[in-house]
Amino acid sequence: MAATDLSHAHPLLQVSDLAKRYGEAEAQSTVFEQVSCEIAAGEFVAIVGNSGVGKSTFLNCLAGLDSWQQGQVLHQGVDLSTLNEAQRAIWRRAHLGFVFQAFHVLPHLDVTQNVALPLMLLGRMHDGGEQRVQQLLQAVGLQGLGPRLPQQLSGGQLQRVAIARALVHSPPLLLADEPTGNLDPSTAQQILDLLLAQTREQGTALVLVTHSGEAAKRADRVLRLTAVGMQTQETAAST
Ligand SMILES: Nc1ncnc2c1ncn2[C@@H]1O[C@H](COP(=O)(O)OP(=O)(O)OP(=O)(O)O)[C@@H](O)[C@H]1O
Repeated sequence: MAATDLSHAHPLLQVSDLAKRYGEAEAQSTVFEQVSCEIAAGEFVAIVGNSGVGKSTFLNCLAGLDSWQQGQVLHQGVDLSTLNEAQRAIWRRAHLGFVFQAFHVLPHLDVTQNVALPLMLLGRMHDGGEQRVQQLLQAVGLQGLGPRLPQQLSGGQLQRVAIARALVHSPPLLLADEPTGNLDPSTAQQILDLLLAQTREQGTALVLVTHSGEAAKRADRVLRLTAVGMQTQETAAST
C-alpha cells in the first residue's frame, strides 16, 4: 500500500495571534500583536510595513530565532515553542533557508565553503553537492569567485553568497530579509528571478520582507504588518 501523503494536511506555516513585546510590567512595549497568517507550500508572500514595525522580528520568530510572548508558530503542524534550542537548530538546518539583512557569512570560510555549509551540515556533500554549489554560484553570478574570502567581496557579492547558501539545500521554506537591498536593479532582478524559480520549480515557500514595490509586485500575496495585526494588501505598493 502506498504511504499516505500528509504534505497537504497542514499549511506549511501557520501563525496565530502572535505578539512580540519587550520589557516587563509597566516598562513593557509591544512591537506587534494579534498577528495571524497562513502560508502554503510553494507560495511567495511579501511582507511590507513601515520601518520599525517589526518585520525582521517577525521573520526571526518564524525561524524560531526569536521568542514571542503570545500566540503560536506552527510548521506543518509542529508548534515551534514545543522544541528546545537544540531541536530548533536541527529543524532549521533541514527545513529552512534564511537570508539575513546582515548576511552572516562566515569570515574564515571561502565563498565555496560558505555556500556548501548547509549541505555539509546535512551530510549531503557526497550526493552531487559540489555540482550543486557550482550551479548556485553560477546562478547568483559569482562563478570564479569560489576561492575568495568574504573580506575580498563587495556588499552585493556577500548578499549573493548568503542567497546561494540559503538555496543550496532546497529547503521547503525560505525566509529572506530585504535580500535585494544591497544590489543594483539588474542584479536585484536576477536574484528575484532565482528566488522565484526556486518557489515555482521546487515548491519552496518564500517569505520575503521588502520595501521594494518591484519585489512585492511579483509576490502571490502581499501582507502588511502593523502594530496590531497583519492585513492582506490588494495593491503591491512600496512602503
Ligand atoms: N531589545 C529591544 N528592546 C526594545 N525594543 C526593541 C528591542 N530590539 C528591537 N526593538 C524594537 O523592535 C522594533 C522592530 O524592529 P525590526 O527590526 O523588527 O523592524 P523592521 O520593521 O524590520 O524595521 P526596518 O524596516 O527598518 O528594517 C523596532 O521598533 C525596535 O526599536
